[in-house]
Amino acid sequence: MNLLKRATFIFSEQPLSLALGSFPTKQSSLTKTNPPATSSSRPRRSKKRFANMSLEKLMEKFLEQSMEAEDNFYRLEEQRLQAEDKRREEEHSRELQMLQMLGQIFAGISTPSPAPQATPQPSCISQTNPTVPLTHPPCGNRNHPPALTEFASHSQPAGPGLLMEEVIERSFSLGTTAMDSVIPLVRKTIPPLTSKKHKGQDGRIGIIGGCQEYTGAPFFAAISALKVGADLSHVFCTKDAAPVIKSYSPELIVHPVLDGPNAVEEIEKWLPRLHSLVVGPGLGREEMLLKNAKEIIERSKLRGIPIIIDADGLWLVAKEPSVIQGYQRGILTPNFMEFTRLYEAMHHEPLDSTDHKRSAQQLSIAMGHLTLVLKGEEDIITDGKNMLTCNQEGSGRRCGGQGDLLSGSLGVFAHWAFSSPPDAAKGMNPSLVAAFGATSLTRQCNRQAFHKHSRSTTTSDMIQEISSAFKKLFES
Ligand SMILES: NC(=O)C1=CN([C@@H]2O[C@H](COP(=O)(O)OP(=O)(O)OC[C@H]3O[C@@H](n4cnc5c(N)ncnc54)[C@H](OP(=O)(O)O)[C@@H]3O)[C@@H](O)[C@H]2O)[C@@H](O)CC1
Ligand SMILES: Nc1ncnc2c1ncn2[C@@H]1O[C@H](COP(=O)(O)OP(=O)(O)OP(=O)(O)O)[C@@H](O)[C@H]1O
Repeated sequence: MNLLKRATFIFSEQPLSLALGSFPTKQSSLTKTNPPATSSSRPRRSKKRFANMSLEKLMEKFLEQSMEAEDNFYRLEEQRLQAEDKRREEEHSRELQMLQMLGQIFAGISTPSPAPQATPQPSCISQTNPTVPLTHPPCGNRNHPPALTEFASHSQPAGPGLLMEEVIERSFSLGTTAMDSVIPLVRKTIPPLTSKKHKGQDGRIGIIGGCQEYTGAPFFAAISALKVGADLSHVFCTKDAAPVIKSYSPELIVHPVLDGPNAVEEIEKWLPRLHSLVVGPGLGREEMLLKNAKEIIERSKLRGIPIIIDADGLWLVAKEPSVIQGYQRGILTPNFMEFTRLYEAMHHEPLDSTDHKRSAQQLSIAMGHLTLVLKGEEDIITDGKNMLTCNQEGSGRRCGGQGDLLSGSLGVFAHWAFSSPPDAAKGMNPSLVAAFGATSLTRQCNRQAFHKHSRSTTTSDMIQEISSAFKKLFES
């Protein structure tokens, strides 16, 4: 009761408005709306009334009242945490603004020094052509994503009055600028760990994938998301894949719905709670599963959810590019095989594999400036206007599942980047920042795991390294 009084007092000091839409809520506390009983409103219980009551009834009454008090307490706590969350977000945004101002002051008085060895050396080739402005989609508040029109852009071959060839030539002629290290930008998007947050606030990620043949891929993606720092990781898979995935880990929330009769509706129910979606790991290529995945993508776009498309999800995109074309919160993560398939589907001609950067940029532009991560010896990340390459040292070990680690991690980094204040990424497309975070982390995990296990390294070994690799890259 003391706690209840305290919570009531805090609440009365700060009147709050409720916005529970995307928060995980204790259903019982929200459906009951009875106000806490106060001394003036509570009916007086006479001794006679108690005397006439059976012990059972008394217990029932007592339980009812204590449940009410508990519900009220949770409701008030929920409101207090939301207010706290908002206050911290504002504080974080102010701090970032100050840091940025300081950065500008220092940039004016000092020359850049090379990035330290421990961090990856990104080659950041930025667009300087004034006719194609550096733009990125607006960053939404994590609870109130902007409307669809704010993300959708139509595929443009290049800037106004400019040949695509010219854009490519000019942007590549700038060469490598290590001073534009992207790691500090990634760091700025990582939410601070505080005791004031509740479960779910740092990320609720959904994976669409997992079928009879492939249960490892969705598991790798989902567990990597958790290890990177998401609070909850959901897997939406087929009925027969679910018990297998559940048996790998009790930490995952597994929904056996992807091949059910109401798959889309079942998954759509969860969309308001998800911060990002990874479509494709272990999805398979069965017509019905691809159709359901397509519909889920369409509905997620309407909500402005960042969508990472990998593996068999890219098979779907190669067949129907319009499913994601122009969606500025979409990120594609092809390996070279998947890239070739996509490129040839879009350009109707064989890929010229002599210049990967150029081809990646062409594909991104054709896809409506979607962010593309072409994985390989060096990872090429481009939105058609800017290009980063991640050369973080990995190893020669190419076991299956590394791409799943990458896409699961990217789900989290994308959520963080898009929900950060706009100045955190210093004007860079949040998708690029997120992709650089995920590729450098994956490669660092590969390197560390290889150091311990050499030829025996597996993706599970790499997942074990996420914690220390993350610390090394982003928290040291
Ligand atoms: N444990 C699990 O459950 C795992 C499940 N997984 C799941 O498997 C599903 C299918 O995915 P996928 O990548 O095997 O399919 P697909 O695109 O047909 O490629 C097949 C062919 O492409 C080639 N090839 C591949 N990479 C290349 C490259 N970089 N450069 C050049 N060529 C390359 C290669 O050809 P080969 O060398 O054999 O001639 C290969 O045979 C998908 O759902 C995925 O998530 C995986 O995540 C792994 C862990
Ligand atoms: N030749 C390479 N040298 C160094 N790193 C590489 C090389 N090829 C791929 N990688 C890294 O491995 C990770 C996964 O890329 P990969 O091409 O194996 O994906 P994938 O085929 O989609 O994986 P999956 O087996 O999960 O389907 C990426 O982070 C990429 O940077």
